[in-house]
Amino acid sequence: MKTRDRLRVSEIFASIQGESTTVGVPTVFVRLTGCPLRCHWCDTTYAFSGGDRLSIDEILERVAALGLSEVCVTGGEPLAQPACHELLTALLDAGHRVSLETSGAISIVGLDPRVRCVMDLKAPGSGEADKNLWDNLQHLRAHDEVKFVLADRTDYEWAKDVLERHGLARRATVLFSPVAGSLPPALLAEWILADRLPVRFQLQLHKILWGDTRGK
Ligand SMILES: C[S@@+](CC[C@H](N)C(=O)[O-])C[C@H]1O[C@@H](n2cnc3c(N)ncnc32)[C@H](O)[C@@H]1O
Ligand SMILES: Nc1nc2[nH]cc(C(=O)O)c2c(=O)[nH]1
Ligand code: SF4
Ligand SMILES: [Mg+2]
Repeated sequence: MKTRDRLRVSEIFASIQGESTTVGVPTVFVRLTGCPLRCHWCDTTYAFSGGDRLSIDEILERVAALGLSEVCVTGGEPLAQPACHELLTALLDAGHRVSLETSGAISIVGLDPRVRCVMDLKAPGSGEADKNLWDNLQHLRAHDEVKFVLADRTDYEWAKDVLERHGLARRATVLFSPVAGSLPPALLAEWILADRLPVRFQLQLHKILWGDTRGK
């Protein structure tokens, strides 16, 4: 696909997928610049600004050079750049399997149906819970995932309530993850077990492997 649209890109790199249901799979990450949110615990603040303006063809070339079929488009907040939709479709048309990491704050209406959307609903501890766009839940597809990144017990109780009120576990895969360095992972695991929650516990595998190293 030839296009005049350009996107601001922070980095493109190959790593082991550290989050979501494809955890462990060698994946190319396309990290788009910019985010309208400011989660207190965000581990990617360097992607709020800077980066290079690349055409979709240039992004496709850089992704192809890394030689992997799995691609994760993330950020920053990737959907903050409207041309992200065109990028996702171009990656899929090129034969890639594509996931999108997005906050729940921007509409997913119009998202290419082939994209696996990993939607991160923001709990109170992020400081950004008022940005959640609840209408997005109506547009989830069965292959999508909803993630809760939890800082403490208050966040956990909030996520449990959202899970029940919206019947989320019946509609998508639900992931519960601790905020790195804040909520002890084993504590979250015990809470999930005690409540018999139909969710998937996850840890950021890349941080276990490489700590906070950028581009991993
Ligand atoms: C950096 S964000 C980019 C995509 C999008 N803006 C979002 O928030 O989903 C990617 C993922 O990293 C998670 N994340 C960021 N900082 C984290 C931390 N300190 N501990 C655990 N997960 C974190 C986010 O919650 C999100 O699921
Ligand atoms: N290895 C690795 N896996 C990831 N999965 C989601 C990431 C993200 O920042 O969105 C991420 C990341 O930054 N690194
Ligand atoms: S929405 Fe994502 S990129 Fe933006 S501040 Fe929150 S975690 Fe960071
Ligand atoms: Mg990350």
